[in-house]
Amino acid sequence: MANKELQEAYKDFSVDLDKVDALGRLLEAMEKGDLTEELLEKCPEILEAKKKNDKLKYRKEILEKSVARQTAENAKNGKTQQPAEKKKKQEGDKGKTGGAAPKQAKKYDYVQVEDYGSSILGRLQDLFKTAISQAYPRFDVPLLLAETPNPQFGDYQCNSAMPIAAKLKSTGVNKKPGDVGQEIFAKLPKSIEFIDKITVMPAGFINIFLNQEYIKKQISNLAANGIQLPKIAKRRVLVDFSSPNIAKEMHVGHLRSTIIGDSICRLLEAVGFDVLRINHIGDWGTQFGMLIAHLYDRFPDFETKMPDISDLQAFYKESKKRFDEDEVFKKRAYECVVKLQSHEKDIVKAWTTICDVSKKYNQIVYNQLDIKIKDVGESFYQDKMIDLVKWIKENKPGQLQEDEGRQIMFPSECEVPLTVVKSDGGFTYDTSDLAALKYRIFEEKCDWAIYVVDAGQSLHLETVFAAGRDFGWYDESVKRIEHVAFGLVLGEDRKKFKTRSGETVRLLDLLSEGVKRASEKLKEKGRDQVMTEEELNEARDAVAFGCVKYADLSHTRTQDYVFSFDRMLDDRGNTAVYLLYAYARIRSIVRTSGIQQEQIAEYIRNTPILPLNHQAEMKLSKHLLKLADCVLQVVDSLMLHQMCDYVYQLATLFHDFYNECYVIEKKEGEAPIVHFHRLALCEVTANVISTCFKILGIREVPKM
Ligand SMILES: NC(=[NH2+])NCCC[C@H](N)C(=O)O
Repeated sequence: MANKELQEAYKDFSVDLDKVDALGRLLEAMEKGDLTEELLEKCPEILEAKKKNDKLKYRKEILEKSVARQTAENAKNGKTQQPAEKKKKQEGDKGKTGGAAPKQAKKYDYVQVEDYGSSILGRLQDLFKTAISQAYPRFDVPLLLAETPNPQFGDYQCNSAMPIAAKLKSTGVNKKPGDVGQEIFAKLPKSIEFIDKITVMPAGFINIFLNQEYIKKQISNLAANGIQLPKIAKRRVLVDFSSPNIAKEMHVGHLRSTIIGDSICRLLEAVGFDVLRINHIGDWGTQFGMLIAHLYDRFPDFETKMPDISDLQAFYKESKKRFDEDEVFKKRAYECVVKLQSHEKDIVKAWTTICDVSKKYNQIVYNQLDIKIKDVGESFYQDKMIDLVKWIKENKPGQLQEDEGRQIMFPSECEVPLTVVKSDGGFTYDTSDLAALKYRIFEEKCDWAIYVVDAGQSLHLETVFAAGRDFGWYDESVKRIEHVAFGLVLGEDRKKFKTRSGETVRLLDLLSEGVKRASEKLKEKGRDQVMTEEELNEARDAVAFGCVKYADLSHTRTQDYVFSFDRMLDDRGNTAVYLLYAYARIRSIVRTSGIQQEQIAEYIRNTPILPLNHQAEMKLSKHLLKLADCVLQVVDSLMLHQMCDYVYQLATLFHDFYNECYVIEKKEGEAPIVHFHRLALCEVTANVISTCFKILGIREVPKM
């Protein structure tokens, strides 16, 4: 052999030898459990598998945490959770109250379902409630019905027999839970179209196995007719959210209120409610005196030229400083308040100018986050507060008490009073909220009012609601007036979210940072190589704003949450980025299949029962049908993380299905086989995700 050939052969041989060596070491390392980066690099398949495994582990962890959280919540309070009682938060001269709050009103069956849509759980609940009340008419026990953790025991499980047996025992009747279970079972209709079989365990568990043909039919129905959400008796709902204060920067607390409130509106609109989106902005109060006086000095030409105040926070601080240090200025500020209250034209113009500057800034944030909201701020209630005080004095004599010149009231069960009139005759935050409540009930005629406000104001709101009940304004069995509380936003140091220098973080800066990071993330993934500039910008914004919203919504609302861009942009976890990718991928499966939409539609029209026979298809299908359950649950609890968990789990189940089942099957030298029913399943999945995105306020993008 020529020398050169020999060298070549040796090279090949030595490469192989290297591989053998690496494999040997790899095997050894695997046995010991210590795989090094260098070894993994030599075996790309293993590296891939390891990456996949890491991702799955990560997802498993998130799902486990979420299950644990859900179980703990359910165990604590049945289905609903009361807002965490937080310490009082004093703010300015607004007199938000402190002390013990009245008992929270008990939630009642407010949501009347007219049509369950695809909800199986809802139907089961109805069936079992009826059966139990027929079998045990004297007992009012809560229905225990849940998904079964182990498929061996069916899909759902009714666990009411045990508490009923215990109740019977306390009345001297000894009956085994198993027998109670049989008696409930006997009262159920003999055949139920969506149930295959029901078994009663000796310990009393009633296991329900769903009929798979029914599920296939339902999925075909969703594919043919689109997603149908449950129908609930129409209500008029007012959602008070966002509600920043003029001249003080809108902060992360208001961001939470904005995101949660908007999503609640979207949800209630989706089930057909009549929703009033109200911004109860803090645009009234004595602080306007100093702001107006300062405006005259700093921007004397404000009447003809919109002042260029880029930093309202600084403007507020400047005027406050002058107010505290300069007696002459202070006097002028007071005069401005008096003139404002008597509607002097120039002063009103100054006030409007300040409000406009502030609203212009807020509007940028709202535009970025796709928020629609109507301003009905505190100033709207000026004359209504005067009327209110008159009304109380005439209709509820004795309710107002004199206290060092102030007029206060103690609603029933409240330890802390509301200040209705200040000693100088002015009104407070309490007064405007009382006037707003009255207006909302009698003028807006709403059936349900939802106040999306931080948990720190729980006491203030509960006291206002208690006053409304004392006044006979509303009956809790007919109207639902509630505080939907949320926790604080924390920085990664777990302290209150602030800039490094300890200032309030400006929302616009925060969102721009999100846009920058989202853009980097997409570049890092090489998306700029495959997308047009327009597509890339669209994806960037969807990621940036979607991730901020989703991070907020996916945390249990009542708890504090840590704001972290790194975490919210992690594409492996329960984040908007992950879901946006999943969504775009599903859409692209159909788009790149080479099959026309019309062909799929025709297939669906002709297939009333999709052949969803693979286990992964069935699992995915069952979860798809649970969208209706999820919506009903969230309408009741207003806990949006439940919907985030739902959609995240849907994306992972889709992932499993896609790994296990070919949608288009390609074999060497043969024409590809198109599994039409799987394409249909992809469509339904994408449509369900899209429905969830709409409710969560996440912009969907077809390409990522
Ligand atoms: N009706 C209400 N009190 N709504 C909430 C208003 C929130 C208030 N402007 C604040 O920033 O603290």
